[in-house]
Amino acid sequence: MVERRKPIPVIDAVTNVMKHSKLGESEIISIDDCDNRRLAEAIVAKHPVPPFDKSPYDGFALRSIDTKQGAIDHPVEFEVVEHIGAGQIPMKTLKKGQATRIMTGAKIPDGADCVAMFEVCKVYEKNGKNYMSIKRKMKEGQNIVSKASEVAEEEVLIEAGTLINPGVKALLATFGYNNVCVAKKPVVGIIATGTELLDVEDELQPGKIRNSNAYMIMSQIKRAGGECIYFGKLADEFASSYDTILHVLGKVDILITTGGVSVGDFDLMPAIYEKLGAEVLFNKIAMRPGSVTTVAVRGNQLLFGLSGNPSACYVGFELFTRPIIQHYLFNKQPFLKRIKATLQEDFPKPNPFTRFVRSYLTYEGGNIGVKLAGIDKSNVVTSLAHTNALMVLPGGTRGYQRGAVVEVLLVEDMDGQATF
Ligand SMILES: Nc1nc2c(c(=O)[nH]1)N[C@H]1C(S)=C(S)[C@@H](COP(=O)(O)OP(=O)(O)OC[C@H]3O[C@@H](n4cnc5c(N)ncnc54)[C@H](O)[C@@H]3O)O[C@H]1N2
Ligand code: MOO
Ligand SMILES: [Mg+2]
Repeated sequence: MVERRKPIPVIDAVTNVMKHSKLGESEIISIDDCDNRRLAEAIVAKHPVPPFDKSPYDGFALRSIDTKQGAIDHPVEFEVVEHIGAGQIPMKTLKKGQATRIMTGAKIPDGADCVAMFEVCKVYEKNGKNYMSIKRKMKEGQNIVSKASEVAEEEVLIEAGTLINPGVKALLATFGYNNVCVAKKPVVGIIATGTELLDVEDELQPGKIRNSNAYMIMSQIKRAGGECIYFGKLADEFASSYDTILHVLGKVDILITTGGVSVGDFDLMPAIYEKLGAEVLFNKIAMRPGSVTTVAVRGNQLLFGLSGNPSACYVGFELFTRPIIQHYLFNKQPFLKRIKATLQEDFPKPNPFTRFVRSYLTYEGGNIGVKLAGIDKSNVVTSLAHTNALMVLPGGTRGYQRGAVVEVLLVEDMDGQATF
């Protein structure tokens, strides 16, 4: 008699896996190499921004009080006593009736409290000296970017766990982080199992298929922020598979296998887990696809036995492995972001189990819509290429009509959310 497995709810499976999640370590790398890594420590403002009062325009720095009499028919005159560009230090303190010719980004001279743009000033020479005049009143503080107006010293700007995007990188550079403390990537091993598998470069042979799962999963690992090591494919042969898996476990933080987790005669993973002494957390989930997704723990290592069916394999990774990697990388929001979208077509299938439909989002007319990415079958590979979301259709429902509002998980969003 074949083993009967009792399916557990998806949320229980996720909760159970996350009980075994752990934080990774940190490492210091050059700012040049930190794109798309996650910060292991917060970015703190090491100084105020801007660090000095500065001019936002090319113009003249002066004392606003001296423009009190300025009017359209009454220009007020200033002697231009200094000329500074960005990066230069003003040496003169402005006195009554004096101005400094100043460029964008330059430090405001002492005594000045406003900047008049070139466009509102007249410039001329008199007796070999430089002058300017202005036919308007200026206000104190006008056109001055004050020291610390953007950021105060010691302000915490970005939390640990944040993905380093171009803006974060600009902050790192602003505060002199030439070495950046980032989360170390977990090393995730990948093994594809199946006697039917060919390598990518192989010609197709009768009864065989090319191994697509390993390449797909390597890509998913990279998207999730992990480092992958591909250990090749294994024929469905117990002794050699066991030996390889045991050996590989010594080289990785997390191990993913694909295939061989169901109840078939050549599905060897259950027996391999047993011989490894790994505790199987679950091997049947009330979901489609990916119901046979199996997760086992051995010491401090998680072993993800993903289904051989490509769509099931994809979904199993996104729901269970990805949050483990994200948590390892200090992301406080390790789960896929869940939003609502309007179904753009009928989905008449009843759902005895919760269904994660490979979908893609549309953004038309200000509305978020969701369409099927292709054939909704566990053994399908083509729909995955169009997938940017997983539509979540709860178990016990009888199909959905176009126009229904449904929940979707965003697989290409990198912020995530705190709960599943
Ligand atoms: N009697 C039962 N049969 C099956 C059950 C069940 O409950 N009772 N569950 C079905 C479900 S659901 C799934 S999902 C699959 C899971 O199968 P396995 O995880 O054991 O995977 P395999 O048997 O090794 O392969 C399944 C399928 O996937 C293809 N495959 C495998 N590896 C790859 C790869 N690397 N790249 C591309 N395609 C791959 C393989 O050729 C098979 O067609 O079991 C059902 N059966
Ligand atoms: O559990 Mo399977 O992945 O639905 O076809
Ligand atoms: Mg099988």
